[in-house]
Amino acid sequence: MSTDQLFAIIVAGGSGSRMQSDVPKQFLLLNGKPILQHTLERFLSVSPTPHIILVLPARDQQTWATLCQQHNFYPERSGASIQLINGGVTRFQSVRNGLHAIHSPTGLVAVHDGVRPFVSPGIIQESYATAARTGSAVTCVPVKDSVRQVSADGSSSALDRRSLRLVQTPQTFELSRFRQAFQVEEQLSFTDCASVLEFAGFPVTLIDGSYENIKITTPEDLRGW
Ligand SMILES: Nc1ccn([C@@H]2O[C@H](COP(=O)(O)OP(=O)(O)OP(=O)(O)O)[C@@H](O)[C@H]2O)c(=O)n1
Ligand SMILES: C[C@](O)(CO)[C@H](O)COP(=O)(O)O
Repeated sequence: MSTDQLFAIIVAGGSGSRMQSDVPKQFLLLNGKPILQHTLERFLSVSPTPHIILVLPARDQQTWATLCQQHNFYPERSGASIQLINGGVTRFQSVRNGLHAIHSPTGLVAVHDGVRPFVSPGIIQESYATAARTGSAVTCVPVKDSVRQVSADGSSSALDRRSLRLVQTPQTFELSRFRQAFQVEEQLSFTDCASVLEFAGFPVTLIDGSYENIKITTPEDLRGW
């Protein structure tokens, strides 16, 4: 697929409440660089490189511009296409804002959390390749721990972890079905794009992610780096 048909929506519109940091977590430094820069560099290293739609709250865009200056991060100067779009109140709305910036009728769109900086270029490439073949590619890993389901009364029962997967991003879809799915009213059950596509009746293909592809969510996710 040609590069003008490949899109990536990088969502970084959250407030990072679980990180309990004054600085939005996508801007925290990891090995001397903002987490969001690491994430973008992973997507920029893929060939063909997708058009990137970067979703950031309006209030954070000046901070991001300053960080790019401080870290001499100017990928557009080497020909990359990164379009900045305002975030929404929820992740669903941030994704939808990003989608509105894509005008091509056909193509593939990968959605990735700005706070998953360890995604490998191989996974990104595999997600585009699988979505080109099947219409969707949702990255996930098998559950390693034992899992129990807890009831309202406090009792619990074991679940069969062989039937469970932990879902990651990127989640990549054929553009026209993605557009159709995102026309629905937002549901409380939407925690990712796969749940939106499934709600609209589209099948979801799973691909192998990696245990390194963590989402930086709480302070301990950053310890040790
Ligand atoms: N309104 C929102 C909420 C979340 N996100 C993005 O979705 C990804 C996954 O969300 P999460 O880890 O939950 O981020 P936050 O919403 O920032 O964190 P928290 O839930 O702890 O407040 C993040 O890259 C986040 O920036 C977004 O673009 N717009
Ligand atoms: C999309 C996601 O990262 C897949 O694991 C996750 O569902 C985001 O959830 P959050 O509640 O926004 O952390």
